[in-house]
Amino acid sequence: MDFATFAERAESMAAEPGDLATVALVAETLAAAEGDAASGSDDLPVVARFLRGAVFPGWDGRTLSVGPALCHAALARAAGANVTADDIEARLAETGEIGAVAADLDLGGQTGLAAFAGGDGAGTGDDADGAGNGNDLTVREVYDELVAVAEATGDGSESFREDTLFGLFTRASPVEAKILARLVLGEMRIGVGSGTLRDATAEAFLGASVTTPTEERDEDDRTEELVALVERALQVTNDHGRVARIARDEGEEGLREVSLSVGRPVRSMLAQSGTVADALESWEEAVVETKYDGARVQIHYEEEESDRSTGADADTDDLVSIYSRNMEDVTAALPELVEHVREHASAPAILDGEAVAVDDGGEPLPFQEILRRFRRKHDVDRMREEVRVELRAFDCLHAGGDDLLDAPLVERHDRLHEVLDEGVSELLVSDDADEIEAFEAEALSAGHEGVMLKRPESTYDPGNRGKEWLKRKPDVETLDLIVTGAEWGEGRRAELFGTFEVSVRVADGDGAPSDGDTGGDAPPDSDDGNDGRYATVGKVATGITDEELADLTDLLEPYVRSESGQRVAFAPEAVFEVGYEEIQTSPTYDSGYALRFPRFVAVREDKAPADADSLARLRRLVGAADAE
Ligand SMILES: Nc1ncnc2c1ncn2[C@@H]1O[C@H](COP(=O)(O)OP(=O)(O)OP(=O)(O)O)[C@@H](O)[C@H]1O
Repeated sequence: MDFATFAERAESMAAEPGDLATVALVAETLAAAEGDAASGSDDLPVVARFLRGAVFPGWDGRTLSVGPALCHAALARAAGANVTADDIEARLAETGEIGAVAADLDLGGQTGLAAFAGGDGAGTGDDADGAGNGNDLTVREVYDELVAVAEATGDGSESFREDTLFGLFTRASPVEAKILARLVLGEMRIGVGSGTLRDATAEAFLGASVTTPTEERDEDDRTEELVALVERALQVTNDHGRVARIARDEGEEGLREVSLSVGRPVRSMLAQSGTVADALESWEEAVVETKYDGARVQIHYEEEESDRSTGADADTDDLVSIYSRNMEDVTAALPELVEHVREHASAPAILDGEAVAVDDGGEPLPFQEILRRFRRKHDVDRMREEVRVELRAFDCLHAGGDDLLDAPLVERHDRLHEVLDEGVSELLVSDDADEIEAFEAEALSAGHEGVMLKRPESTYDPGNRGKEWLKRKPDVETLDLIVTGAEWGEGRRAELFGTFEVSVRVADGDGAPSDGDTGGDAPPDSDDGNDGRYATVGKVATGITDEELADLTDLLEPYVRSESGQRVAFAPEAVFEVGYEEIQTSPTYDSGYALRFPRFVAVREDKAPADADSLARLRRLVGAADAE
């Protein structure tokens, strides 16, 4: 598919207010993607991911490593000698949207430069992109170049990335530049959520009638079943591209056979807040577990080939990978968990659990301590001496060749015990509120965060924050919010950011419930792509020491997107946990709400913007407080 065709289609999706009409446009675009799996040049997976604003599947750890500064520099170069990166930033401050800025630049005037910008297609093909330069970009070429950008390492990789983007922008028409800039910065914003893509896949390749109103469908219509089948395959694979391809080439049967694969992370199942009474009323009896105050880890374990053939004991060659709840590979930061699993696991497995920091006596340390270890790339050995980390595994998604997502929780926990003989959570199954409360009191006095209550028969629902798992912790009101802006400090703090503007995520489906959003609090999408919509909810200036301010300034400076006077806007990257006393309605912020007495608690290094709290959640919290 020409990239121009893709970009124009994406534009029409962005302009389409109707959900069903958007599904129809997406379905047409998927069906129009050329190639097939056999020829080795299949556009469909790439088109599917690009529509979600993602270059790689959700499970794939690769990222583009392109921040706003680099993208602006490439755009400025492609726009010619009269435009600087500062000009781009100034325009961005006016329009607030990189796509609009890119579309307004005269990149088509760079015909001469295109010849040495690496364009394979120079002088060939139709001039369908309207850029007037005879250099038609294809979706595949854009993808290949972005893969090269993601994989560049070492000296010179920064300039390689900029040159490659420059080459692409130089060949782009206005609409292509708009979509490309958004894609590169992860801000697609064309209204195609995970649910839209799922529905369109079912419509395009399985004959589902999503875009036909329910009352007009045949009696034996199977749309819901087909959509659920695609949803399940998405949960298992975490890859919209692969699922679209299987749906097209292998149909329903192929989708049914999709299975987990050790080494490819799956989205974590999440919990809602709830009480013991909620749990017992709904399920009669509950599984109760300690809520460990650490960082979520998903561990993939595979015995080394030679062990399998010789029956030798697990040894240091066994493959262990550890992923964060954002599916980032954090294996190198947690060597003692790797050693633990090598020593104690007895069959290939995918385990879910918490990495906790403990003192010398094995007692839990505060959450902040694990953050000093998690995702760390340098000084791992030194830090290992300072902060000890242990595994508390609480679930098992795959064991010894069996996928367990559809098995009941208690059975999965039994399998967990079978594959791992140490470091497994203790379960209490009880229908007695007093017994559960005694368990909770003990967990709290041992320094844990609270308890988890789970439905004993619950299946594992990746990425879902459903009602099957409830978290119960003492009433500390905090929200995880995206840092979208700041103001420089004054006087002694003039070189540091002083006040931080924080925002909630406007989930796909906020205000558009048909887009896969059942409860208003849409699960994070099955891809890395984020529509980039955020709404401010307050400013945080208290709770931060001078030392922390310096660290926060270092952390956030790379994300500066534009500056105007004292004010700075950030690319949505960092997540703060923010404490508050109350949520009020307020015209001051985009969300329509403001936090009373907001205070900084911690940087949530383990969370991405897609994991931050959503506007729908804020509304629910306000609703719940009003109802009290
Ligand atoms: N026994 C347990 N079972 C499931 N999750 C547990 C358990 N112990 C600790 N956890 C942690 O609790 C989290 C569940 O709460 P939730 O799904 O709301 O995630 P969260 O947003 O990180 O919540 P929080 O900030 O309260 O930890 C899990 O992601 C996991 O990291």
